[in-house]
Amino acid sequence: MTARLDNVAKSFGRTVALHPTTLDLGHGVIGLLGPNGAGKTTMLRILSSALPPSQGTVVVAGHEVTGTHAERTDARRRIGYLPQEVVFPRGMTTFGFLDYIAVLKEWTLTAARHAEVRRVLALVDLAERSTVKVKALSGGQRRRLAIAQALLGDPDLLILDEPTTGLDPEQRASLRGLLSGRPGTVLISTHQTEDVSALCDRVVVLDAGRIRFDGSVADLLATAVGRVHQGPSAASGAMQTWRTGTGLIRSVGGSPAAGSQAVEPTVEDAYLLLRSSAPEGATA
Ligand SMILES: Nc1ncnc2c1ncn2[C@@H]1O[C@H](COP(=O)(O)OP(=O)(O)OP(=O)(O)O)[C@@H](O)[C@H]1O
Repeated sequence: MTARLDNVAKSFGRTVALHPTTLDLGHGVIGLLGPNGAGKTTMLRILSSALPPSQGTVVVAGHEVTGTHAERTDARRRIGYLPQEVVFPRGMTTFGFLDYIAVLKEWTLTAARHAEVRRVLALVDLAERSTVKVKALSGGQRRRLAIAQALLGDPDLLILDEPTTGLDPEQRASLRGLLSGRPGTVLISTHQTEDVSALCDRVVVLDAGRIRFDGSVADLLATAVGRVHQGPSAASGAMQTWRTGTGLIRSVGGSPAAGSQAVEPTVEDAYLLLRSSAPEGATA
């Protein structure tokens, strides 16, 4: 097991962002889904050591993130973290930015550090842009540079907060290739349910600061089997309906109309159905 949250909770004043949560993260790619304000970023920031929890312990690669300064420093060396927004220092080149982050991560040997910077630049396909100023990069290239800084040092736990935002389809596919081949743990927060179906072994759904689902993608899909229909008219009481390109109406949930057929659900369908059955603040 790479990481564990044990009875971790976080409040900001009177807002409970995360209720007491226990979660073990083993090897593989884990998707974290949830609506705006569910507590995803809060959970990721706590795991990355960027934010102290109000209670509970966090252990990453055998080091207690919530422990002594020395333990936290050891844990940090094993963690790569892509925040939702990365602020780039002004005037730096692509290479210079990564080198600066590597220095902050206490890589003291220059030759080894530069080799590592070149390695991660190649991984995100930015080797050719290494001498370009960050401000001259496109939005997607900047996002890839932000991903590259999280990959420095080949961390055991890679935490990515909405990594595919701003990437074009080729870049998203190439990021999937990069992440699916990793040996350690990758935890990805995303609003893109296709990323979860394409990439994740496991999916955790957070809602109102509590875990609503934790299981395989197949288990999540199984919860929606027989609950998504397509037919000439909408299912009554459906939570979502829309006319597809074929002219048929696709309904998620509800009682199917005459002449409708059950269709294979997607992760998005299963997620929507799970959300619709979730009373706000329900216990995990
Ligand atoms: N620094 C903060 N100060 C006060 N409240 C905060 C802070 N950070 C988060 N919150 C609150 O905690 C709750 C969870 O926020 P969080 O950012 O973790 O959600 P999220 O699931 O990442 O949302 P999104 O999908 O919009 O990024 C929200 O109610 C939010 O307003």
